[in-house]
Amino acid sequence: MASESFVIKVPSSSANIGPGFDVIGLALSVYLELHVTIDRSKPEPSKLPLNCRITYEGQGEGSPDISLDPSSNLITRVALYVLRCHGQRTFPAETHVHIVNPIPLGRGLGSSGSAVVAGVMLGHEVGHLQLDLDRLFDFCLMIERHPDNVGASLYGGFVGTYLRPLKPEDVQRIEIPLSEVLPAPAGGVDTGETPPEPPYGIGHHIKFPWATEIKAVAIIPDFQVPTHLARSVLPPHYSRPDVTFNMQRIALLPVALGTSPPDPELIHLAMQDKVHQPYRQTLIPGLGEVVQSMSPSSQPGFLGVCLSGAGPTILALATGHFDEIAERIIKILKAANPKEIDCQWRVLEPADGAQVIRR
Ligand SMILES: Nc1ncnc2c1ncn2[C@@H]1O[C@H](COP(=O)(O)OP(=O)(O)OP(=O)(O)O)[C@@H](O)[C@H]1O
Ligand SMILES: N[C@@H](CCO)C(=O)O
Repeated sequence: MASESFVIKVPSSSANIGPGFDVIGLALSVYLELHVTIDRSKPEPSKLPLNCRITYEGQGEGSPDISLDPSSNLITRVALYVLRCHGQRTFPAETHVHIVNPIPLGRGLGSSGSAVVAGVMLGHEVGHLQLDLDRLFDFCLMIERHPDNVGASLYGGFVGTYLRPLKPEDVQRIEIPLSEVLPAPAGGVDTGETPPEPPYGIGHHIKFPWATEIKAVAIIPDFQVPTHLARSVLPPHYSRPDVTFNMQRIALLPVALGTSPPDPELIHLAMQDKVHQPYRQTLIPGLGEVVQSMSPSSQPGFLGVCLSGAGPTILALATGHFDEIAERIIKILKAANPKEIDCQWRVLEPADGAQVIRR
């Protein structure tokens, strides 16, 4: 086949959905796309570094976060990791990856998870690797080590994810620093070593039903909260009452969000959290006030509200009155923020999982 072209389409995601920290994920209808063309007719060796050329449009365009160097860009580094685990050091022939990314970075809409899933699928497709989705999930988890965002973006829908108990040697493998998993960034030397393959069957998922009346209103502030920072403010240990509080609610959450017609009071209660949101309020001023002040009895259409992933995006679930809900939350966030902030908002739907569309 002289040349190939295909599109990899990966949904964004909102993780946790309140009490489901590192467990629950919801794929959402904003999509990262990779438009890939592979020209196998070009003479060897290619003049392109790693045989790959990146072009990019969308969120973060031109920022240091989004490198056009294939040895530095997160998506192509992940693809090279997958290829090198299968004996292929570079992209197989002149490959052009045009990235179209409407997912805001560092906002809690799973941009990094979508990028990791896209990179794993890119490596899989260009390397003709014939792996199943569950094996691709293992590769995703070697990079993004909490399963909720990547599980939702890979499989789609409203999912519960979990890691199986790993053997000690496998725990060691999954904790290998990213610098030893991903290829050396720009200027680094390709040591020729095969990177550590993921253990088999690290992560698992289960899809939950979703009541179609429920829409997701994402209120997206114009500042970033890096996930690693939002995880660093969490305590190492929790009290039994707080653990029980979250366990009671996470047990209700899938049923509450899958039951039609939705029960507003049940959903509002099921979305409460004591494991991550209380500690992240320092990073997202106004989060506490939003959670405390919004309720089904005080707002028509409103069901429940939570921090989307590690934030700062706020996710409100509702059956209507979306503009009123968004405006109320934006007003609270603006009043609570010492700095002048702006917020966009969008009504999103649950999305199907990652897919490859061959042209
Ligand atoms: N399309 C992309 N291409 C390359 N790098 C990306 C892309 N999307 C995200 N990233 C990398 O991921 C970082 C954002 O990841 P981070 O986990 O902090 O936030 P998030 O994934 O957007 O939100 P959350 O994890 O809370 O849902 C960006 O700063 C960038 O380094
Ligand atoms: N469960 C992760 C999701 C990050 O998007 C966290 O809250 O840190």
